[in-house]
Amino acid sequence: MQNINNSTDPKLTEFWDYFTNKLKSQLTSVSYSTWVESANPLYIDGNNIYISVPTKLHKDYWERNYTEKIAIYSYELNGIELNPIIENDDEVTKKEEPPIKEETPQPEPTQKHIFHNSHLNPKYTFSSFIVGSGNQMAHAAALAAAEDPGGVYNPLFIYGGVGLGKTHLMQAIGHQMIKLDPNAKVKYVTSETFANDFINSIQMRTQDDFRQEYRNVDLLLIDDIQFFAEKEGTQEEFFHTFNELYENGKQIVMTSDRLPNEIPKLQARLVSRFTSGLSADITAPDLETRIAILRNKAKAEHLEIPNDTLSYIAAQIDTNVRELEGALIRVQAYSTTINTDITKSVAADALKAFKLSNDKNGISISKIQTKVAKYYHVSVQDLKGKKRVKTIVVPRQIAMYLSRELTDKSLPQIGMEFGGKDHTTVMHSCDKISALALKDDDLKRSINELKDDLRN
Ligand SMILES: Nc1ncnc2c1ncn2[C@@H]1O[C@H](COP(=O)(O)OP(=O)(O)OP(=O)(O)O)[C@@H](O)[C@H]1O
Repeated sequence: MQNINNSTDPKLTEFWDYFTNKLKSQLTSVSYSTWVESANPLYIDGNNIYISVPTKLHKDYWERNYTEKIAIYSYELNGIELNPIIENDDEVTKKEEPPIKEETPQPEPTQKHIFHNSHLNPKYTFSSFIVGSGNQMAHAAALAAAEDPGGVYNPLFIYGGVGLGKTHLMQAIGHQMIKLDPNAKVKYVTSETFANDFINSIQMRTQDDFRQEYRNVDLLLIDDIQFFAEKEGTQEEFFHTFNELYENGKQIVMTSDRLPNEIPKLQARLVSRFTSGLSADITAPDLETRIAILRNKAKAEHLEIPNDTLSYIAAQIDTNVRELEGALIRVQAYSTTINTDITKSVAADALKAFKLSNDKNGISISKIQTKVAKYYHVSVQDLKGKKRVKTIVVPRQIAMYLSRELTDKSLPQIGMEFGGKDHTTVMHSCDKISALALKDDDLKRSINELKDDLRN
């Protein structure tokens, strides 16, 4: 989707059409839509052309890759070399919502035989990834890394909450790289697989093979690197893998549910290496993005679902994309069972049960946080924060304990809702409160009062 260029300056329109047509013939469609269609020519003043782009990363990319092209093509068109002034939207005026791009699905690359080595999911490509405000920068960074592996965005560190598309985006880099260079060696593993492979190699005395396998690639994708926490030996080995790849100009991409410096017991030298390239976060999608994701998914599954129904489902599920997809599957299954088309009321019926099972007893973590904060006269922000004073620590631990008791959320999910805390912190809090409640009657009474209040 092209940003609307409101300009009435014919010189600007003429140049922009000429320039974008030139680029269209040189770029892949994903690159074109990410870098060019998201840009908006503002005006020409003297020899300067002002262009706005959505994020700082786009600005950086434009300055590095398109400045010269603008000069060349403007000279080619009318003998004047234009000089681009690139501004990202935040600098221009207060930002409109960034455009949501629904990309036309492209045929998958034909070099499928290469995928079995890289373990990439064929569905996780750039063309099936919907770009919205929460992931625009991470998407642009991922594409830039695929186009110029080992370049300025090395290593690339993508972080964010559960089910928001980190794995999808990371694997899209692999697909894109193979598409651009069918001989590229791409390796995708979770950090747990890396750790297991390493341990096995010690046991089987095949460390040379292990090193050969991990250090002889053009792109190494390591998913969920937070699981390196506290694994000393694996961290040591990864440090050497990382260095060798990095020094040879090979691209490294990692994902995590948090920033490197928040991963417990991650060696300082790894933290500094992981942050030496670019870190980009992904946040939960807004309503428009959720609708676009559902629309894309419905299309891929050949489902006929009216727009108002898609909007309804998207409005109901605002946690993460995995749950959103789960909701769509549920609605689809329900409509098949009762043998009717998918309508808003069918979706409402199907999701009622889903939401109930999702929010056991209709109690959500945010409801627990609100009640506990009120009960102990602290703020919800404090419960999610890091302050270590006793008046906040105890209510925080109680809120985590109640989240574990009264919802179906996993320890990592609860940790996320408490400002991205580690699952071991949640576990410790739950253990501590259960033990204390056994001997402290006041605490026991408070917990029961809170439980009653939450259930009513
Ligand atoms: N922007 C998006 N466009 C299309 N599909 C998406 C998008 N974001 C996420 N998805 C889909 O949502 C599902 C979950 O995404 P993914 O597994 O990449 O999340 P994640 O952030 O890696 O989760 P986790 O933290 O659990 O590892 C996948 O099916 C993925 O294709």
